[in-house]
Amino acid sequence: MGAAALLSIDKVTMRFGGLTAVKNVSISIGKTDLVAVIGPNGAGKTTLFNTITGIYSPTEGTVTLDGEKISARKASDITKLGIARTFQNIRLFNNLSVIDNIKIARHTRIKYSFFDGIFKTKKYREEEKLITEESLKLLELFNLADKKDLLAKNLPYGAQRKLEMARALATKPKLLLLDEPAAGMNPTETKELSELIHFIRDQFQIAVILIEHDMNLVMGIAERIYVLDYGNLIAEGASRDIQNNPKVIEAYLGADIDTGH
Ligand SMILES: Nc1ncnc2c1ncn2[C@@H]1O[C@H](COP(=O)(O)OP(=O)(O)OP(=O)(O)O)[C@@H](O)[C@H]1O
Repeated sequence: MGAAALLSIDKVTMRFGGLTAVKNVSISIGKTDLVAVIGPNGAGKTTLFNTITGIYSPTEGTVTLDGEKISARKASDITKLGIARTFQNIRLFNNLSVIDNIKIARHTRIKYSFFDGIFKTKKYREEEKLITEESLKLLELFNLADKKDLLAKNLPYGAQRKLEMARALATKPKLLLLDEPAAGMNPTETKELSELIHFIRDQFQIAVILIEHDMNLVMGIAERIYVLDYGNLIAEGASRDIQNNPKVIEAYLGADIDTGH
């Protein structure tokens, strides 16, 4: 038997009224996997992320993290259990400083009690100090430490994307979900992003799943690619196999093509 999966998506279906956005999808992710989910617009990619993170509870099927069923849990519980994400449209706390964006996320892991917080006990002060130190370290890793006191909204776009990732990591996840991290980036920024994602996986020894339309990024980075089309998982495999898979080509072109030589 292989190593136990970190995340198991088991026969997950998500329906919205008459529309089935995800159909009977099963995916297994190992502890340090770096994989991508691709597919045409409306294929169900974001919905799949939403069923993993507890925004939706799947209509059918189960999601398991480290052997624990998470598919009926609240989104905040799932964050605590170890799944963090970024969004297609950046969602930072715009009017907070860069470091406060990180510290807020880090608070999902606090150990002091409500009482300690109210009365600012020694335990509270020590942990707050630790949180500030850890948040600064995280900003250093992302080359954002010199911008720690800027308001998040005043960062350039590429730096906002990095901050969103750093903030996700501050919750100390086992699994990081990135929803279109390269959206709006130029080729140079995309190349840096690709290096950053590798670095994150290696440094933090976590699993990463990304949804991405930029095929250069996907093909260059993902060890395995899953392809959704109209909610169905139509292919999974290494980038070369996916690129040559007639079902995938058809899904993208929306028409039959001649795969002969
Ligand atoms: N809350 C919802 N209520 C009703 N329909 C929804 C809901 N969320 C998603 N859908 C529908 O489910 C389908 C899949 O949408 P989803 O956003 O998951 O696709 P996607 O692959 O992420 O697309 P894109 O690449 O454009 O972001 C679409 O037809 C969408 O309109």
